[in-house]
Amino acid sequence: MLQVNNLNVSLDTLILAKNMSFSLQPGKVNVIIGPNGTGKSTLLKTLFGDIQAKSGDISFFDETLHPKQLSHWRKQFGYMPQDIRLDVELSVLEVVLLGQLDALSLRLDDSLIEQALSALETIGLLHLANRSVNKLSGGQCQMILFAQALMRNPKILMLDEPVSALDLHFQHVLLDHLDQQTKQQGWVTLMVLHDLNLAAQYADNLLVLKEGHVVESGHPSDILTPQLVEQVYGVKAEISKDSQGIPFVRTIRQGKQAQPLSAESQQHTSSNSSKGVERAL
Ligand SMILES: Nc1ncnc2c1ncn2[C@@H]1O[C@H](COP(=O)(O)OP(=O)(O)OP(=O)(O)O)[C@@H](O)[C@H]1O
Repeated sequence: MLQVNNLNVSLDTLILAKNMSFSLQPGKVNVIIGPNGTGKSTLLKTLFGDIQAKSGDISFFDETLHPKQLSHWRKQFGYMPQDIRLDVELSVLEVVLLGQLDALSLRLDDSLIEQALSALETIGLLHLANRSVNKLSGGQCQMILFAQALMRNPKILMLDEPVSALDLHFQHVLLDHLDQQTKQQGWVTLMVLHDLNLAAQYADNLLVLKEGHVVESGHPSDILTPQLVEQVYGVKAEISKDSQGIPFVRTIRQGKQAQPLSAESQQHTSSNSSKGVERAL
């Protein structure tokens, strides 16, 4: 279990975690949602050891994150950052292989190449293996970085907005594979998403972040309410359940009020139609 206790994180004058505590269980997909700039990426970087907390503890089973033992700590992680640019003269296969940087030497082990090709095949992008990454589309780069994170055989997998550049098909390829592997391999998976409906579909546990606090956490069916959406985003929403009982969030356009009818159409509706009156209301 990944355990965070009384975490305090600041960047310059910004306080991004205030005595934050939570625990993440193996075999569960944990999804962080929250407003822009609230500190979601900062939290992932802190868990990875890129940003040092002011105080608090982060531990994974019996190991505690210590700034002097970062390399051992990070070996347990697959981490897919928000930035998906791949501006290097490397092939797709080479970039995926970099996920196993520690195991690489001058002579490439066949099993590593097979593992990288298999990661690409799993996500349906084997045909790109020999392409240069700096000629890929944004969505293709994002999928390649996902394959690279899988190559690490992680115990903890963190993904920062992993579907931001993906079309509907690849959103589901990535998230279905993530969900299946998290459960099969017992990974602790933690990802940031902005799309509340994808979060509701894929999260076993939702962590709602705002102003340095986890304001709510739990299964989406239990915690996603119009009140929560308005409290966190300042947006009104209706939430229904789909045929599988998964919450479906539909936001209501702000300032979209019925326009007053012209005198001509008012006459028309009052004399001829009650439907028109309903529409005007
Ligand atoms: N290195 C830094 N130094 C100072 N401030 C930073 C640094 N990195 C990020 N910030 C600030 O910290 C705040 C939180 O940033 P972060 O990227 O963690 O937010 P986020 O919740 O992931 O946002 P988004 O949803 O927009 O990606 C922002 O106000 C950002 O400007």
